[in-house]
Amino acid sequence: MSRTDPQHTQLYLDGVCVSFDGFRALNNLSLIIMPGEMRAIIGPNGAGKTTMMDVITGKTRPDAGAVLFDGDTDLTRLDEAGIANLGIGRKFQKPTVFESHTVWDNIDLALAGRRGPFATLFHRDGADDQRILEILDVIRLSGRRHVQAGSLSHGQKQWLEIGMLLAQEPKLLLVDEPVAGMTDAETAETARLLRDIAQTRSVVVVEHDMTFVRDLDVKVTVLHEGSVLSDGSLDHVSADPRVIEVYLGR
Ligand SMILES: Nc1ncnc2c1ncn2[C@@H]1O[C@H](COP(=O)(O)OP(=O)(O)OP(=O)(O)O)[C@@H](O)[C@H]1O
Repeated sequence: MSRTDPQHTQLYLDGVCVSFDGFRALNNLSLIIMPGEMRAIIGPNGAGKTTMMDVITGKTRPDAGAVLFDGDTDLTRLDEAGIANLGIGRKFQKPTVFESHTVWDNIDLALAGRRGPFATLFHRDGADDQRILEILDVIRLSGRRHVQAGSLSHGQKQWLEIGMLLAQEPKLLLVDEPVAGMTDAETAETARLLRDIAQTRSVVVVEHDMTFVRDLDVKVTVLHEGSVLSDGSLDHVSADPRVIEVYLGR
């Protein structure tokens, strides 16, 4: 029986196990994200962070455990496309934007992807332009809308790709190490940007950069050996001797 009622949760993982050739990458992992919550996930290399994202997005099937979205949708029964369509967006570490298209067109193409090819041909209205403007504002690229994506800085490309995911209107956004390779200023701005986004949807951020995690100012979950070692505020987990031993103190 489950320890917590999944009703009203955005994402509900309970007792999730994943093994690769007998090695337990996830070991009885339980985690709950509420609607509109942002959570930071930290932990040493090999802790299972990527595997957790793979389970949520349907790339990896768990051997055991519950993975529920919106309280009652069983994600373990859906494929990756079905899960994306439910409203789960995933930002991988490396930015993938259409470099030879403008910033504006990148967002426009992502919106078109949401509508499907038929709608793209026969439907175009001011609401799309309005949504693109809103997204550009959120991702701090309003002033760069007419430049080619290829000429953006690394950090701006990351923001653009986040904007392309926002065009899909995800209820849950999974973001993998967004600030790796960013300047300090871009890193600080990314924390503000994600906080803005989390006002209207749930966000799960995997990150190693502790300055950035502090700026996010959200609950932190520490993974270790495939399960939750500690969670709470960054100050709380930073003072946890087990966290210091396996991660922060090294
Ligand atoms: N497809 C796979 N086959 C075999 N082992 C795997 C596979 N995927 C992951 N693992 C192993 O599972 C463990 C968890 O890996 P995972 O990538 O989830 O960790 P992580 O917390 O994301 O680490 P990092 O911070 O380095 O990205 C690691 O020991 C990894 O080697």
